[in-house]
Amino acid sequence: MVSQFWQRLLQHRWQRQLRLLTKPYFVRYQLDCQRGPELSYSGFRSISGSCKFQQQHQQLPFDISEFPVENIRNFCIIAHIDHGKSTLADRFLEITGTIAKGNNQQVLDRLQVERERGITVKAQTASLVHTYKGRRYLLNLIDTPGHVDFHYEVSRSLKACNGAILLVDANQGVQAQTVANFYMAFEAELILIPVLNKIDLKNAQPEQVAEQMHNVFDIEKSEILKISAKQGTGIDELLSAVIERIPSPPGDRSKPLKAFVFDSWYDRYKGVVAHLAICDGVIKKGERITCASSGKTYELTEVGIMYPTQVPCDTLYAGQVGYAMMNMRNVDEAQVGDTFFHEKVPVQPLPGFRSATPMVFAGMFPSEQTDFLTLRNAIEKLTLNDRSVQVKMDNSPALGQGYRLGFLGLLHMDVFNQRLEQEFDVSTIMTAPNVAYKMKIKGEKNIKFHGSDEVTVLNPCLMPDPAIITEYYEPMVNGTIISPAEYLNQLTALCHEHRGRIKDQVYIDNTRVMMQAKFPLSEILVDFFDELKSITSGYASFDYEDAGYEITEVLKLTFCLNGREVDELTMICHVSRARETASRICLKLKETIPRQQFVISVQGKVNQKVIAREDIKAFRKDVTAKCYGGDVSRKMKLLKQQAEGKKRLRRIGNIDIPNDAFLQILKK
Ligand SMILES: Nc1nc2c(ncn2[C@@H]2O[C@H](COP(=O)(O)OP(=O)(O)OP(=O)(O)O)[C@@H](O)[C@H]2O)c(=O)[nH]1
Repeated sequence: MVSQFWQRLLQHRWQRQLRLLTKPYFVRYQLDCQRGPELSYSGFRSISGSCKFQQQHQQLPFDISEFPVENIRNFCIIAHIDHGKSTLADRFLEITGTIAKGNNQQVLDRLQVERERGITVKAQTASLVHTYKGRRYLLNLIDTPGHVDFHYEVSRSLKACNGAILLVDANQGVQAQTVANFYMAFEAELILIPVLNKIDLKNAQPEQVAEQMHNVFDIEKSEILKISAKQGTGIDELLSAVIERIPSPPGDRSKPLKAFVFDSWYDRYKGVVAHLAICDGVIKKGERITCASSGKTYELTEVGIMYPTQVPCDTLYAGQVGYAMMNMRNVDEAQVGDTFFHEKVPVQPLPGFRSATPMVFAGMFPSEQTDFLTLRNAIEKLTLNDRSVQVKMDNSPALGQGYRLGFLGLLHMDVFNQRLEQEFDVSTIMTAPNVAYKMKIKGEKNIKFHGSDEVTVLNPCLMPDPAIITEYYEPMVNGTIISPAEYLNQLTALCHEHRGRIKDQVYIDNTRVMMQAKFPLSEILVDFFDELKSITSGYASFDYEDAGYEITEVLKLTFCLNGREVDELTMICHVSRARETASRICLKLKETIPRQQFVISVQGKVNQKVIAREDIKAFRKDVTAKCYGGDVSRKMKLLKQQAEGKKRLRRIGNIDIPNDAFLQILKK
């Protein structure tokens, strides 16, 4: 039976979550590694060590052909951020003997950025073998990210699964991302196994949270399993439920090969590696396969499964999930969502993935123009692993040749930038992020010049002259907030402050309320989540989804340093916010730009009219001053460090600005 509340939720299709920009970056990890064989997942330098807990299987300890489709289960773990997905994946790997017991790392969080930030940003697959009632089963598990900015990874992962474990923290209860993930899985028609995690916690309230799950998702309380992923309680029962409740994938070994590419990445030594779900047939090393999208044919140089790192196995059978390499060097040829078939045995390709809708756009330029080709190369390879990034060429008189990239959120943008630096050694300058405005223009000549009477402005510097604009439109989102009810008044005020319109609010149990409101995307992009956490003592969660465009009034705000316009800082903002934003950013620039040997005037302008101003006083910085009379080698070292630091500065006229200043100044 579908409750009324549930139907209402379905109507709005509130999916997607928000933001935890500030999850502590302190998750330290000690790789305690001896450099061993390359961890074969990818060519990323950042994970090329082999950790002591990571059992490196050179070959599979079982025969992959022994698993017919009836003995295969493909499932993923979905949950709100931090509810314990990666910890649960670790326990699965341990209990099935895939990795040695006693690691306290999150094995499937393979990227350096994930380990440093303690969050999953990339869905990862691992295969495990479990014996249940005397039969051996091959379980293919996908650990997914929890943060809203990486929801595209979740939606893609669901396509390769027949079921999902919906994990809820027994202490925190149902959160906005739980709701979003539930509907994503529901739309994908997956069988859900509801699970309460962290029951070992002193403050866990499994009964109350089970009640919430019943109220919000209409889930029978008797179906909910209770576990502690950390302590390993209830994991065996959960594995049994996976086998009992999740159906085996459809598939027939005797049919022609049909393999679905659900992920891919670039290995610097082996070229493109594709993650495949074998829908029908059998795929073998040495065979020739054709990609449905390009029609190109390749010879398979290696196939295998993730156990939990790449282990070759020569053959993959219908229903199984694994990887394939085929000497594909051109990253453009590796399409996620593609179908592979045997050469000259074409099959009907599977529908691919819906492309992601970018929410924020920013310019990305190499720190040194001579590095443009390196940046291009790095972006091509990284976007192979992250298909949610939209890439367009861009050109700026000040910054030279670069790209305008579209991201799913600010954390996504930050992580992408960090991955470029860590995995490809590229140093970049990012412009201030902005949303995509639409503008209606008038005049035949102008319409002809822009190619349409509606212009989408991704780069604020390229906004048409206001004199020819008749209407402005801004992107909107439908937001969902779940919070303790005692903060309702503060929540209402916060929504209004951010130009939000509250559409609905319902109680999900005696103490928690779910509020739904429509916001301009630009209003929730930067500080909204921090403010929300702060007014609710950290108890609220937020999720949002695209809600089209609405008419608005905006203007172009520019910033000048000693009279020179700084392209990176040009932004479009709502008329009502112009003065406040200009003053705030001028002040932030004053705090962020290091004092230099001359006075710097910082001005915020609209239509060349100054609306805010700050001055940065002169300051003479002599890094070697503290070495006065000291050892010359120490002096040289400091000067070298200073020179290194300067590489991270953007020079405007004769003023140096730290590269990360453009993002920092946007935060309140
Ligand atoms: N007490 C307790 N802590 C747990 C349990 N499961 C996970 N944790 C802790 O919860 C925190 C988050 O766990 P993760 O496994 O990283 O959560 P996640 O859902 O994978 O996080 P994201 O991938 O970033 O969304 C970690 O500090 C874990 O140690 C549990 O059963 N009990």
